[in-house]
Amino acid sequence: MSIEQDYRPGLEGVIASETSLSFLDVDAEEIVIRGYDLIELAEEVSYLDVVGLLLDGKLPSHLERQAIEKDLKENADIPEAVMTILKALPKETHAMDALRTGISALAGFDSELDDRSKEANRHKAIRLLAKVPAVVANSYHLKMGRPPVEPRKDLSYSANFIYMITGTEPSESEVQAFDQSLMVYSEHEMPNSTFAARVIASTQSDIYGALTGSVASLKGTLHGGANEAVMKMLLEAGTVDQIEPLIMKKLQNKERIMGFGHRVYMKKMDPRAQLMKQALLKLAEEKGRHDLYEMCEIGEDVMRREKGLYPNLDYYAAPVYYLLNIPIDLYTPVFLAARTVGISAHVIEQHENNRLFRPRIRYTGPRNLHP
Ligand SMILES: CC(=O)SCCNC(=O)CCNC(=O)[C@H](O)C(C)(C)COP(=O)(O)OP(=O)(O)OC[C@H]1O[C@@H](n2cnc3c(N)ncnc32)[C@H](O)[C@@H]1OP(=O)(O)O
Ligand SMILES: O=C([O-])CC(=O)C(=O)O
Repeated sequence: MSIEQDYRPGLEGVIASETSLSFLDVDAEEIVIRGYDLIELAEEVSYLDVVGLLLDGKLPSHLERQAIEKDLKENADIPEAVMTILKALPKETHAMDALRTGISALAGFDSELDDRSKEANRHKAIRLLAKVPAVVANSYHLKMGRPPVEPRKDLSYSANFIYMITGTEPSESEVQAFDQSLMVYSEHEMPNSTFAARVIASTQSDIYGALTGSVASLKGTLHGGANEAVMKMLLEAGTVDQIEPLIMKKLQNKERIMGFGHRVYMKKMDPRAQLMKQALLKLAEEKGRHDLYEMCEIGEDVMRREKGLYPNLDYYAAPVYYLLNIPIDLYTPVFLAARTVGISAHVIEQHENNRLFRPRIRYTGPRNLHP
């Protein structure tokens, strides 16, 4: 087949790589993570188990899980020089740009940076997973003119992450909802950000650079940035009776409604959105905010009726984060923090079985011009 015939805009439906990490089985409505159903994992285990599964190929035993937790706690501190860089950023800096800068700056502090062996890459992945929550939280505190928050080593990974963001120790049910959100965000086959990381890693570039590229990709509203846009829309509507008119107005103006549609699921509901919807219901009831849940359900019904479109994960993760008191600017950075493990696992896989990504392009410009 000629390269002309091969052209698929946006690489839609193109198989770009092989992986043993994950697969979206749309017909079976299952997100397969190393053989397990992601939704079942999110109901039965915790984020650190999924970290072990993605990095080591199997669910960790109790002792292995403890070792992962210990490793993460021991590596959670951020070098003072990186804090100084974050402090120097203008107050207007987007939280994803601050995160991108922080991850990039951490590279120079990693003595194994240029070692692409599986073992060294795993060490780096753990160091990144340990430090990214602190970069997310503290780049925000510094931007708001507040002192940074030290990680609390007596708390679990997820409890500490919320604590570092909000400054308050979360309740058990808050930790459970957040931990579930990290699991459902952890890995999702070949989205734009993972593809970006694999493309970068395929030049034999390092995991920090690959993750930095992913941050830039995930910032966009067609991808991770959508969760923040969803919450802004819900707040703009404000009350249960205003969500339908707002969505109808946006649709009449030919605007996209954030949190709906998906390149792979297309006209099916993202299985992760269903799980976050349940988490939202539980939290909303606990916090006396059933109106927020109702608003989301009405939005879902309107979009199904008007466009035949269903929610993706971002639609229900956004109000969950709102009820956890996470500032809206940090929803996409939290997504990236959760996805750090999935992206790292892809970089490890890419380095283990590498083929340089170098596609061709269809040229539409002129020929035979002369100066
Ligand atoms: C966790 C995640 O990152 S999930 C993605 C998060 N992003 C969003 O929620 C942003 C809103 N959604 C979208 O923009 C899209 O659905 C995407 C980018 C996610 C997928 O887009 P694509 O696969 O490129 O679908 P495409 O843009 O071709 O849309 C197909 C049709 O559905 C419409 N459509 C798709 N999504 C939406 C939406 N959210 N609101 C309104 N219409 C939409 C398009 O206008 C198009 O209609 P048309 O055929 O009449 O022109
Ligand atoms: O798969 C995608 O294209 C986007 C997505 O849902 C994710 O990254 O979680």
